[in-house]
Amino acid sequence: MMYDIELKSVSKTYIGSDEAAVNNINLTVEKGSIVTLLGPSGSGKSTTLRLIAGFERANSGQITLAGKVVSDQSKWIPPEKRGIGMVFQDYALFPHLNVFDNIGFGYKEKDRKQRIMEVIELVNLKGYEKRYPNELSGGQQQRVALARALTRRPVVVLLDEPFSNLDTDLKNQMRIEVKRIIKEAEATAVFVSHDQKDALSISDKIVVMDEGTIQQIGTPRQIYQYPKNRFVANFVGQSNLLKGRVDTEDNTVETRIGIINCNTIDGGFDNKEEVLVSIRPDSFIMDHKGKLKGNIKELSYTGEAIEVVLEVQTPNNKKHNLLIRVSPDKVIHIGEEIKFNIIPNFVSVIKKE
Ligand SMILES: Nc1ncnc2c1ncn2[C@@H]1O[C@H](COP(=O)(O)OP(=O)(O)OP(=O)(O)O)[C@@H](O)[C@H]1O
Repeated sequence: MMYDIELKSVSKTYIGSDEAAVNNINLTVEKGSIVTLLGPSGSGKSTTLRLIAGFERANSGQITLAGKVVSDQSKWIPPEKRGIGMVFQDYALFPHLNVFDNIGFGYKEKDRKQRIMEVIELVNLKGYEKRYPNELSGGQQQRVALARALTRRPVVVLLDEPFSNLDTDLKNQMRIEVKRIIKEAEATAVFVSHDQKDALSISDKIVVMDEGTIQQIGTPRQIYQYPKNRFVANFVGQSNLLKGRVDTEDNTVETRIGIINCNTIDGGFDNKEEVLVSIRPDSFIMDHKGKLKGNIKELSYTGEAIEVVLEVQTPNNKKHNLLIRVSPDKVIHIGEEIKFNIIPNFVSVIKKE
């Protein structure tokens, strides 16, 4: 496997701080792939990006870019010699330079004009060469920032919250566009984001971080369908968490609302161990012959779905609320009783701690 980025046991504690901003992380990024560091504020995403870029130095561990060690105990390559392109949250364009000169800033190779025109075409800004940043929309400014990062054919492009200044419509459009541009440029990219929608839609792999550590690495589908712990289940999307006892032979978990079927249960659980089962709201299906039933307590129509809070009666006469998502064509009312089944697609068994 070819990696463009490798972090081995990398830690960073800022001077004056007692806690590590990044604590012993291991990460590999395959050549040509897009990876997003996703996590809440303060989880260490930007620090990780800054360590890769060389704006900060790790206290321990090793960082390799395109097979070359750029940082360890004895070696240090400065940011400008690492072959990286950077896109900042506010794009950091030079207001007194036009699009052409912003993109070509600092690029003095022989093919200057040709290369700048190439990336201008790649980001779809032909005809805008002479405009100044204040004559551009937010999306166009972002294209300029991305073009500038790509001009030198960097090994790795690093993007720090690139969508956070865009409104929703533009954001949806730019996610697709930025992904196309990066793939077409055959670049390896690392995004930082706290927005799960950005991460799910743009990434080949997502790295979920919390408190300076990596909680889970996986494809968007793996992260959403099979969160590995409570943090990932709650931070990426929503989840119903139920305590239960696992049966590793039947692939089921016995919970207070009944026996839940799971697709497969990974090793690492003892039979009859107490666990948590995470059920995404998308894993419920209304069915008049369904084994489970509940009363609709709340409804919220989002256009794409109806989000329902369902009060389920447990076998020992207790009540348990579930969040479920129902197809928007269903006509349902508060107070109504519905029957349903749980499809095992979005059911994940996780450790209880
Ligand atoms: N220059 C600094 N000096 C001291 N502490 C810092 C510095 N930068 C970050 N930290 C601390 O390191 C931890 C990780 O911060 P970091 O900026 O990497 O998180 P983040 O996940 O990118 O957060 P955000 O989404 O808010 O940008 C936080 O506790 C933060 O307060």
